[in-house]
Amino acid sequence: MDQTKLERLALGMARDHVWMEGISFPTTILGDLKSLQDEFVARDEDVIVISYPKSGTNWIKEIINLIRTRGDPSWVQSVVSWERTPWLESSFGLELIKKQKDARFYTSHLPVQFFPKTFFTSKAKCVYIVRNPRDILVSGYHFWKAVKVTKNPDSFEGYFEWFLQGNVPFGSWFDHVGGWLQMRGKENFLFISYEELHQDRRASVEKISQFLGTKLSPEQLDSVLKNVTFQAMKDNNMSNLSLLPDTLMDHSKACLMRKGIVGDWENHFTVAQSEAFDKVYQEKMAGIPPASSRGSNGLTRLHRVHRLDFLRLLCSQRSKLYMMIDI
Ligand SMILES: Nc1ncnc2c1ncn2[C@@H]1O[C@H](COP(=O)(O)OS(=O)(=O)O)[C@@H](OP(=O)(O)O)[C@H]1O
Repeated sequence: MDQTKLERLALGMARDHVWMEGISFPTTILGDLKSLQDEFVARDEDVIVISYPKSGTNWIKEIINLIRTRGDPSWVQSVVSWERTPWLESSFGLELIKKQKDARFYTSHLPVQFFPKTFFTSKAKCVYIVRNPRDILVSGYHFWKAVKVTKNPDSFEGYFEWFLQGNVPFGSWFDHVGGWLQMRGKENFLFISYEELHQDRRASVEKISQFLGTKLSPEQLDSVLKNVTFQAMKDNNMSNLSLLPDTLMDHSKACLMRKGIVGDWENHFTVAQSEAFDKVYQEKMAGIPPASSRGSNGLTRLHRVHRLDFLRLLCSQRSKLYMMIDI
């Protein structure tokens, strides 16, 4: 990447975050999200990965890139991830999206209320990845410490409180997920969890390729799977963010490909934190209606096929309590 691009990526470094409508954003966010909402034209053939930060966004992006190249790894090994799948909410990314010709592929962490209006009337395909918010909290704590375009947490205890208050980049996890879950049942939306991806990578990749309408041969599927393991992505400088300029990220403090496991929160939360988290989780998630309340017409064929796919978001090992949200 040339120097000018790097400098543009690092724009906004003087401040540590930006507030818009009560939500904290990194300073790389577009100054004018209102214009994005009103003017960006989503196309039916667009594919977009949407997520709350630290949910496994880069994993899904890598999978989709490889599905699109039918398992040929040369694309993901030669072009950096933020150019292959640009960010909708940065001026740098938006320029790249506008230059993409057919079958555009981009990504976003934006909460639903900031999204371009045309997106909701288009047939653009959206994959939304969710993850146990406890693991997101831990992942975010380690990541945001090193990122130079957001406020940095001083301590885990402090960050824990910020997270529960929604005082973290891109706002409250509960609001983000609650907002996007309203799209459940739409044929052009696929909800997938980090945990199910972890548990059965092959089935998850098949599910995503079926959703995108791409039939992979067994050899192509094997190649996708081989190139999206934690280790393969960690070793790929085009995917692991190690090429982000030092002005954006302190590479000595953290990296994107940190542990890649399910349940690391148990190594970080105290019993009191775990209980406090469960309480807030139950209060906030109680407001989200179950998918079935939308009536039978709301269930698409895809959703019926995957009726047994649930978000196992609350997995308290101590109480053995599993709270599920039907997606
Ligand atoms: N291939 C693969 N396998 C398993 N886990 C993976 C993989 N790719 C990314 N990850 C993990 O995803 C976490 C980063 O999430 P995001 O990609 O959403 O981060 S970001 O918000 O876009 O910066 C981060 O989680 P933690 O390790 O818990 O920090 C990554 O390790």
